Amino acid sequence: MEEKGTENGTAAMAACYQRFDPAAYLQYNYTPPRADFEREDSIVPWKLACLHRAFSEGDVSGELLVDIGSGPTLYQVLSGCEVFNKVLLTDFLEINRQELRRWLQDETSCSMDWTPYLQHVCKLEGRSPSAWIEKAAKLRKVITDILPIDVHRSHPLGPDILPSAGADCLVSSFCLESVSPDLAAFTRALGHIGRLLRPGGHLLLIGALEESYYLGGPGVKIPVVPLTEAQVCASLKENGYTLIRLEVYTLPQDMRVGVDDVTGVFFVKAKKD
Ligand SMILES: Nc1ncnc2c1ncn2[C@@H]1O[C@@H](CSCCNC[C@@H]2Cc3ccc([N+](=O)[O-])cc3CN2)[C@@H](O)[C@H]1O
Repeated sequence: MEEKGTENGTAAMAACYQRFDPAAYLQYNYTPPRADFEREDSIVPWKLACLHRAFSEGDVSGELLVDIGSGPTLYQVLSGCEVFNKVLLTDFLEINRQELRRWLQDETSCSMDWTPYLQHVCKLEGRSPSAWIEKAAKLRKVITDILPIDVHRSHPLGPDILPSAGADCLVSSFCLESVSPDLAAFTRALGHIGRLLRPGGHLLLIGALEESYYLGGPGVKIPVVPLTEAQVCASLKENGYTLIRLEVYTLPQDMRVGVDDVTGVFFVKAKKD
């Protein structure tokens, strides 16, 4: 059960998200300069490299990968889809789940062309960029569902969704800090999602450092709990994770484009004790 104060805080966050605009959000964060595959120091290639390494270095395996708070994006599972034969995407908003469904059903009406992302990850995998077509087909094959989720509930997906042992791996990108009113709520949410993961399973967590707000659409200012590396590590430890690796990307000036006040991005690979 949430304490009353936190309940009000998370309800206020949920109200903010009613104005979230997936197309604008994708435009702000997943087009150049933040997603420039020609630039070594662009954020998205850095994130894709972290995910590729984490999924392909041999210690991550199993059947089921769950992406927590997918939003309207797919990049976070482009490497994982080669390791797991079942991938679940999740988000709080139907508008985001619809965006993901449109891509899965290969509808031309989706807001984003993921081809450059697919091609880039194929290159990381030592394949020809033209293998993106097979990768897209693989992704459409292994993504078996797109589910509602609320990380502030002790059972974020509700009852009887996952096998009793839990998922083999979780990935979550820019979600927990953006939906939590304070550090305590962030840490609790990390615990809630941890219950979806089997002991010995891996968590790949990407997030913002020292971010206090971001634009979820034109004029849609959404508060974020500012995190330091130390706070992220303490929250992981408090929730029974062993840190394997923490990498930090510091935004160059020209990546600070006015859609948020994020100064850095962290990538965590951790294992549930
Ligand atoms: N209670 C909930 N449980 C689960 N998910 C929930 C809940 N409430 C909302 N959601 C769901 O979570 C949301 C996930 S999108 C959150 C955006 N995070 C901040 C943004 C992202 C970003 C991206 C890229 C870069 N960069 O430097 O390249 C920086 C940044 C920093 N700003 C959204 O999908 C919502 O629908």
